[in-house]
Amino acid sequence: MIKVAPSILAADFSKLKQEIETVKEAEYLHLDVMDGHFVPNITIGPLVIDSIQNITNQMLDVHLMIENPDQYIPDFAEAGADIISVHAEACPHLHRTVQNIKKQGVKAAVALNPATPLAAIKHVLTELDMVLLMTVNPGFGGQSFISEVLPKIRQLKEMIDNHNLDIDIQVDGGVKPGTTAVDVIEAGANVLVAGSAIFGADDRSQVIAGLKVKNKV
Ligand SMILES: O=C(CO)[C@H](O)[C@H](O)COP(=O)(O)O
Ligand SMILES: [Fe+2]
Repeated sequence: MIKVAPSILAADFSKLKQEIETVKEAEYLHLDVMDGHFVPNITIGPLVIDSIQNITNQMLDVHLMIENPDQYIPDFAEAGADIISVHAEACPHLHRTVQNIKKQGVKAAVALNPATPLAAIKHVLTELDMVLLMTVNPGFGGQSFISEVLPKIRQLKEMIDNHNLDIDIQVDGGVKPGTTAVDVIEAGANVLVAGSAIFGADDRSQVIAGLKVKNKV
């Protein structure tokens, strides 16, 4: 089953509650946390996520693009995160960080930048609920999909299937219905993040449904 995770990065923050209501049929809500260090942009923190947890029943999928995530994992768990993704590039002791997430009773995921090989997560794969493969360099919404990541999605799907593991493959960045969404699904992804494609459209429900369609337009 394909799951959709609208990224609120592309929403109108002056009316965030109404914006979130327009995407309530999506399985997840994707929350991009940026610190101005790991990535050049600064976005939201636990305070905003805590407010969001009061207005939706969706799974809160928190994508941490921050340095030293261990320091903040308990805060994000308390704020209502259901899934926490940390970047392998920001975690010198990745196995320990994954355990820290799980200790909070939260699903654990590791994100990889387009240039980071799957070797970076091989030693923690059996511990993970999800792997997030970035198809743009993290930091901004609305960037172009990097199609060179497609073989990495295929390779990860193969690794997961070969070991009989139950791990979601999430893809984030430049995912659009009828084009890149079809490519990532074909490669093996089953959780699709989309920001500008969803919040840039008038009919968000149509885009959410369209992201799950396996034919090109
Ligand atoms: O993590 C992210 C950026 O670092 C966002 O989730 C991503 O960019 C989604 O936006 P879009 O669908 O517009 O590319
Ligand atoms: Fe993201």
